[in-house]
Amino acid sequence: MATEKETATQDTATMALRIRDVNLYYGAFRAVKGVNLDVSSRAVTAIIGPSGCGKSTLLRTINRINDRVPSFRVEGSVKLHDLDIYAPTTDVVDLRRRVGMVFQRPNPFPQSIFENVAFGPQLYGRIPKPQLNDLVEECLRAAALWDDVKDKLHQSALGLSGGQQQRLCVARAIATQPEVLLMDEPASALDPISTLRLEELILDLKQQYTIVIVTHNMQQAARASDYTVMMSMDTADRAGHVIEIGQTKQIFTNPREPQTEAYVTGRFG
Ligand SMILES: Nc1ncnc2c1ncn2[C@@H]1O[C@H](COP(=O)(O)OP(=O)(O)OP(=O)(O)O)[C@@H](O)[C@H]1O
Repeated sequence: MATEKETATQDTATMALRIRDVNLYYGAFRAVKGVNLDVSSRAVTAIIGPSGCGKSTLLRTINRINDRVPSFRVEGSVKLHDLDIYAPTTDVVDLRRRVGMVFQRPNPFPQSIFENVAFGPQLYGRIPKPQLNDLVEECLRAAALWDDVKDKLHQSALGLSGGQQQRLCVARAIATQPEVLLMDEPASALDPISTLRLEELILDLKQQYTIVIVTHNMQQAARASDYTVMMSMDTADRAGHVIEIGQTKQIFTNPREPQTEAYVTGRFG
């Protein structure tokens, strides 16, 4: 379990997310237990660990997307700066504007490239057309997609390649100017070249956004993240928990926990 000592490996002054004593349940099953985790602003934090240890469950807790699962329940505190994410007064629509998400499979809407990016900003308020055009261009440029699509903005997004579709999903996610970007195995459906392009994009985006990424790809975690959170499953109750948190370099070169070392070297998981 993460201790205060472990969370203090990151500079506490610049934390975007503070997760305290969190237990996550599906019905009676506790999928994740006892998580204490601070997530640094404008940095990439990777969550790694064997299948079923609760990485996605923890990630999806941050923007309350698991609210859609009726049996899901949270204990503990999850904060985005001063916002208590699970307070009854928290506006979930506003939370999801502040915490964007990119999923495992590219999932553009079956609409034009332009409409995919313009959708979110239009949902949150009327924007004059020239400003909307500028915003769409800015997001597509930030997602390293503008040059590929500038001449076909009004064609269907479904005509793009998988890698382009995933970059479009990043452009769509940043169009509402979120503070945090959650990525759940965002490269798992992409070829190696598209994967590297997405990783370069992640490194660019961290100048502006706090990024939390779940990945099974150890090289990706090592290349693209600043901090790594190692999760594992308890052998007794099968609940996932955090076993080590640290700077990615430390986790990959000098892990404190034998289980982390076994996992990052491919001997476990
Ligand atoms: N909607 C759900 N209802 C019930 N149980 C669920 C649900 N989603 C996940 N679980 C269970 O919670 C546990 C954690 O699942 P989760 O998907 O978070 O793990 P993970 O580490 O992301 O796995 P993977 O790496 O395979 O994607 C697993 O035992 C899983 O079966």
